[in-house]
Amino acid sequence: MEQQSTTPVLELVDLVAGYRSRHGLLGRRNEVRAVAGVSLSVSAGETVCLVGESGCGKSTVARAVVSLLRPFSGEVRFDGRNVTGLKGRELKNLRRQVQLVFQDPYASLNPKMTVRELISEAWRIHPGIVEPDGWDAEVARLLERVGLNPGHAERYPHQFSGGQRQRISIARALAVRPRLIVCDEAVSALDVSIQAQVLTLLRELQRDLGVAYLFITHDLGVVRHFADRVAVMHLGSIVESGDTEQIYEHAEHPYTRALLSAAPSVEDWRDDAENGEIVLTGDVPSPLNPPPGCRFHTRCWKAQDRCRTEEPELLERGTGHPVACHFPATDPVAAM
Ligand SMILES: Nc1ncnc2c1ncn2[C@@H]1O[C@H](COP(=O)(O)OP(=O)(O)OP(=O)(O)O)[C@@H](O)[C@H]1O
Repeated sequence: MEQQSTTPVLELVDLVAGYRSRHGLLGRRNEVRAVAGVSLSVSAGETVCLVGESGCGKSTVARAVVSLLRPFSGEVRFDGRNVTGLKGRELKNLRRQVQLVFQDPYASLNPKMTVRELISEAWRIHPGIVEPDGWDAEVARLLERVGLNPGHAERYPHQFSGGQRQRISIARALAVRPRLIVCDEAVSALDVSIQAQVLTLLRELQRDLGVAYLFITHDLGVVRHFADRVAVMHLGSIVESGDTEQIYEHAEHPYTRALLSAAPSVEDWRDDAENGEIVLTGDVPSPLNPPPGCRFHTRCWKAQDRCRTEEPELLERGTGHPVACHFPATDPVAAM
């Protein structure tokens, strides 16, 4: 019998990534470490959501995963193989297997191309997937698959609504039959009801095709019924990760609890939070000059001396899932 592979499709191993400037705009070291040592994995057919507020480094992770940005250190592994720094044909092969869907399809879809051209362009770049005489039929099939009228293949992006344009982006990503789709705030610009329709579509596609998703969002409310696992990111690091239920029902990190209490569709947390909604005060620190100790301590209502000096590791602390906090919610000291 054929052995099922347990190697994750995607693994990030202590990934450090960001931006360098030659002109000193990014501070003394001329670099900003937007991602400060992130490890996570996504298995075949799995949905892992990376959640955090704006500026925490989510898009930088996405760019490193699809090789648009070379990490400072650490590894991006695809099917167990380190793919950081691939070039030429190998990079092209990787790009076929890992697709990116952006927040704003209007910006990512060339407005001068018809839907047929937008989708079939992928087969021009990656020959051998669909022969040219089959392109029209395959475009029609893909449009139908994502819930669009196959008769609209000659239309331009501006002739579609926001939700429909996102469906075109998804069809285009699927055209190369990827193993992993990185969705970077892919539903954030859509109305709530349209968001739900696009998430349902992504789920159906996953069930039928076995594609894995790294789903990036600032909104924990969106992913509750969509994610298999959730990783919560704060200022370049993962501060808590676990199965979706563990995160939604037993959040341990104060930052996760604050995100949950602010998520409009996560009613339980607004009701349960000891003092009603948790409102974070203070500015989000800059990754150019992160605070010492726990990077969240400047905004944490539970911070103690240790938090100001000692950076907590992401560890399972009797909490059932890993959390990077010296005083997680189930800790007796924290509960006082
Ligand atoms: N090209 C760049 N040059 C310098 N700094 C950058 C660049 N792009 C992003 N940054 C900085 O890196 C940090 C992380 O940005 P990133 O876009 O990854 O965050 P994010 O969580 O995806 O936020 P958003 O959802 O707002 O895009 C931020 O402090 C940002 O200002």
